Amino acid sequence: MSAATSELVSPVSAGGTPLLDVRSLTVGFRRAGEELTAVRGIDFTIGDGERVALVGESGSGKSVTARSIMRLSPGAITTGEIRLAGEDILAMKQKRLRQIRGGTVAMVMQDPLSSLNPVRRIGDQVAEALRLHGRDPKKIGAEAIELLDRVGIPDPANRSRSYPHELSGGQRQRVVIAIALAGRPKLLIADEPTTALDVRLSAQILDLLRQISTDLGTAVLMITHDLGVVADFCERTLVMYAGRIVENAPTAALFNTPLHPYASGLLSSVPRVDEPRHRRFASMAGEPVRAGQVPAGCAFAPRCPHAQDDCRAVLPALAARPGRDAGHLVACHHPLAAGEQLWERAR
Ligand SMILES: Nc1ncnc2c1ncn2[C@@H]1O[C@H](COP(=O)(O)OP(=O)(O)OP(=O)(O)O)[C@@H](O)[C@H]1O
Repeated sequence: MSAATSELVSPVSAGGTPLLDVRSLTVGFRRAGEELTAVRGIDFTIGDGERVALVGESGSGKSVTARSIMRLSPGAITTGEIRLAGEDILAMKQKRLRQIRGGTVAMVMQDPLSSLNPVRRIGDQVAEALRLHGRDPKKIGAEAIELLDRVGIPDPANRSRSYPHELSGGQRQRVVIAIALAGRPKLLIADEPTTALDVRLSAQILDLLRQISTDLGTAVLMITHDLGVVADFCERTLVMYAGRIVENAPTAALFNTPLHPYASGLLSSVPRVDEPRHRRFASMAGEPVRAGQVPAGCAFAPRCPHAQDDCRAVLPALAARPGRDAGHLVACHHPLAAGEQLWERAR
């Protein structure tokens, strides 16, 4: 994506650059002597305070992308450019990287139990995070309680003495969010933060993240399989397929007029009977591409009802379309016309 394009698709900070600027990011792994490319040259930006969804089938490269922003993919061979608040993440020394992690950018994972230490009181874990971020040691105790209060832990002074197993799943996720906020991050990466929770708790955690994002101006990159979460929470959505971003659009535009056949298929999903508020992504005909076996041209072509010869030969670039919103980018030689229904809606 050109600099001009990236400025069109995301709000920029006062300095004129986006908070996060990812260019030509490619991430590979060596497995059994073979190189497997999980992320294949992606470009995107996130502006200050912007809430962005990253969606796509399992294995499409969402988590690898998110972890790369924190340089947390062990064994990964990463090329391209990741600039966060103007700093080059891939060239960064370990010391600075440790400051950035939890400082400029923090992560909230799906399973709060795996993020918390089971044998330490939650107040101590929040205090430890504050200490790591250089807060005044005399004020840390009070600040930890304030943070627990801010994320909605009731009676935080008493609750701070609890161990993780004494809290409900929703409260544990609130503690994880408190720890993530300790370094006052500009960007919060949330990897399926509500998947392990029931509908009511999931809605509460989403409300909390929205409140944080609004009050503190924190940008959020949210990985999710839940269409309700995307629609409710995210202003912009990035759709990934086989390691590439195939559509990058304001969420409302994506839901109303998806341009990529794959994105359109993803959106043809059903409300789940047991979880009416949740709409999971539908599965489409054909097999997802396996990393390492990506065909030439558009990786979706073998499953795509729109595919023509050029799709199988030439990789489509992610670009705006004439007559469309300049912030609605698609990587497709034959995007859908407005209102075109490609997939039967699942029942
Ligand atoms: N450490 C690793 N070593 C080797 N391959 C990896 C590693 N991490 C991820 N991969 C591979 O990279 C590809 C993308 O994985 P990733 O976890 O990003 O998918 P995802 O879109 O987040 O899927 P899900 O929705 O299931 O979490 C997969 O083929 C996965 O097996």
